[in-house]
Amino acid sequence: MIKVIVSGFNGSMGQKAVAMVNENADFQLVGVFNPIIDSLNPADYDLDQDVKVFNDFSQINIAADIWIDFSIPTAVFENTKFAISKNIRPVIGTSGLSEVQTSELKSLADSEKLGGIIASNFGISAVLMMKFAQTAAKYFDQAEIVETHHEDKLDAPSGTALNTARLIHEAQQKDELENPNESDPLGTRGGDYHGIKIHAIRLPGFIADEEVIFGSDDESLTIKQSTTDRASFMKGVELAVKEVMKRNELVIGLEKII
Ligand SMILES: NC(=O)C1=CN([C@@H]2O[C@H](COP(=O)(O)OP(=O)(O)OC[C@H]3O[C@@H](n4cnc5c(N)ncnc54)[C@H](OP(=O)(O)O)[C@@H]3O)[C@@H](O)[C@H]2O)C=CC1
Ligand SMILES: O=C(O)C1=N[C@H](C(=O)O)C[C@H](O)C1
Repeated sequence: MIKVIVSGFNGSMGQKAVAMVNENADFQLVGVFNPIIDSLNPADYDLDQDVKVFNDFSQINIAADIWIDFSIPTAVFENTKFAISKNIRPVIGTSGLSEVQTSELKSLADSEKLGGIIASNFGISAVLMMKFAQTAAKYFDQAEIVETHHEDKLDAPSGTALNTARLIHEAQQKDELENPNESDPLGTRGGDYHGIKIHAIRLPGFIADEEVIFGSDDESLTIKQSTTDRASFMKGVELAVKEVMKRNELVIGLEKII
């Protein structure tokens, strides 16, 4: 039985993770973490009576194999460091980690030979979109990314958009050219990652969509994925939990294991 702690358990994704763990015969939910909550009715959150509710790292003294984290960008680094320090394998979905923080976490886990994963997106459509974009990037001069999320999202650009831009840049091995004569007093051309423009839209009515648009002389290519239910992310989380139990290093990106 794989023993799991879910961090951020009362959030939109945390509740999906709790349900996924409860429904999987190979997993056991042993604890949940949120530093803000100190008293709750377990039934409101789909928690069995024997699941421990933690609101401080110092209380976490139980044996656990996996730390699933869907919390907030400002907390994920410390949460992941804590899990690694307790030899609990991190499965991290929370966005907002910088490249420096990600490498520090990788070094910490790898030096302990501890399996784990940090994935900007656990959805199969998004992972395939990133893979296809990386392939297309070799054949096109310019790319722009449009990501659309629900209005409660705390960070922009999304972790997925940033990761897509990073993969495109890696494939192209150069900064994309910008028009030096362009004028943009309202900042409508979007954010910039090595010349790849990223446009972030926040609107009710959406969960998470991303579109990568490539252009070259006389042709263009659009790759688009849409998320219609957060349950779709759980296929990737379930797969990742099983996989990191067999690994002894921290994997960056679900694309490395599917
Ligand atoms: N990798 C992937 O596939 C996906 C990643 N995400 C990412 O997951 C994260 C969570 O998203 P979502 O569920 O929509 O957000 P929510 O705001 O719904 O949930 C975040 C939860 O984290 C809790 N929280 C606050 N501080 C801490 C802390 N220090 N430690 C643990 N939990 C804490 C919040 O509690 P309270 O409400 O009490 O403040 C809240 O319940 C985001 O970064 C999002 O980008 C989302 C979807 C897919
Ligand atoms: O906040 C979200 O909802 C999502 N966050 C992740 C990200 O920042 O890319 C993954 C997905 O886009 C949903």
